[in-house]
Amino acid sequence: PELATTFLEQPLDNPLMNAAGVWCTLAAQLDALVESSAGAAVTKSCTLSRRDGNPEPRYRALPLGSINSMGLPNEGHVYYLDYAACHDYERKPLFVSVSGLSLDDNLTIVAALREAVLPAFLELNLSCPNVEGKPQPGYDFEAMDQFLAEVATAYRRPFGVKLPPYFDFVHFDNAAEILNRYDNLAFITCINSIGNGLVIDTESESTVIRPKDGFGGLGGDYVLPTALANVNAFHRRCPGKTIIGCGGVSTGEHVFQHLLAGATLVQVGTALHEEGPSIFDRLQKELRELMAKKGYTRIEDFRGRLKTL
Ligand SMILES: CC(C)(C)CCc1c(C(=O)O)[nH]c(=O)[nH]c1=O
Repeated sequence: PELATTFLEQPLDNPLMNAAGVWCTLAAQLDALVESSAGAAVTKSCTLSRRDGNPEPRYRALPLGSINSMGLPNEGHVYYLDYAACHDYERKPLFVSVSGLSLDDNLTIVAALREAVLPAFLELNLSCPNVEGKPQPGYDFEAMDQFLAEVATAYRRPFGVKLPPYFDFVHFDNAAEILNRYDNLAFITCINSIGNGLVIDTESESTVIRPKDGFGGLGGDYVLPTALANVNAFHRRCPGKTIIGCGGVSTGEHVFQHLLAGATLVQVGTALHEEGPSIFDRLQKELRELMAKKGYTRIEDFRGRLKTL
């Protein structure tokens, strides 16, 4: 079976890539992704200036996934623009994730990315911090609309957004209604980690990460059904947009399910953090085996064809 696919008219060897934040903060990590069999790569969400991020421990792997409160540690936007300027786009697409600390910072970074005139794809992280005392833009629809109006106008090129998970049909409807207003908003990545979970270590009777009293974003097995729901919800509501699935992927079967739910590309976070870039070989092998068993020769044979009862 063939895993080749296209994203915004670009050919990819396969639909797999890393999730922003995982194995992509430093050039050496990004190089390892470019060397790996991943079909594409995305950089760690960047801010205007370099950040150390939160005190450790700030990431913990668990039997069923992970919890993190990294605090946006990154090398600052220029580092990733430089990396994007040197990337070989013939080899595989590169996405640049942006998570400025304010709308103004986002506009400055987006303008710099536009000025660089690079074939990189912009993934705007809507879980980025916003005004104190207000929720992340992904959960504040007025702020989200304002961010997108200004970024879409400033960037003027095709871009995408990374969405937090939603759990209410009215939220799916309201978010999709906003996203559908922006013609150059070309793709939607669902989902970011499920926010502010709390993992407790029974033996020590303690939290397992230091920042935020142990509260942090959940990834891994914990989030697969929520990720699939968000992929399918926006696939149904935004027919003109391309969906990237992210969340809970650790096997070829999970990749198959994201594609069935309507994803065009599939990002891997927690499992990549634990297994390393060789995971992309395993996931492709498992996906091919599953497709062969089902008699599919190409991804378009089943992508987006989830049946309901
Ligand atoms: C949570 C924020 C720090 C506001 C954004 C960066 C981010 C982080 C992070 O850097 O802590 N972790 C995630 O799982 N998703 C994210 O989008």
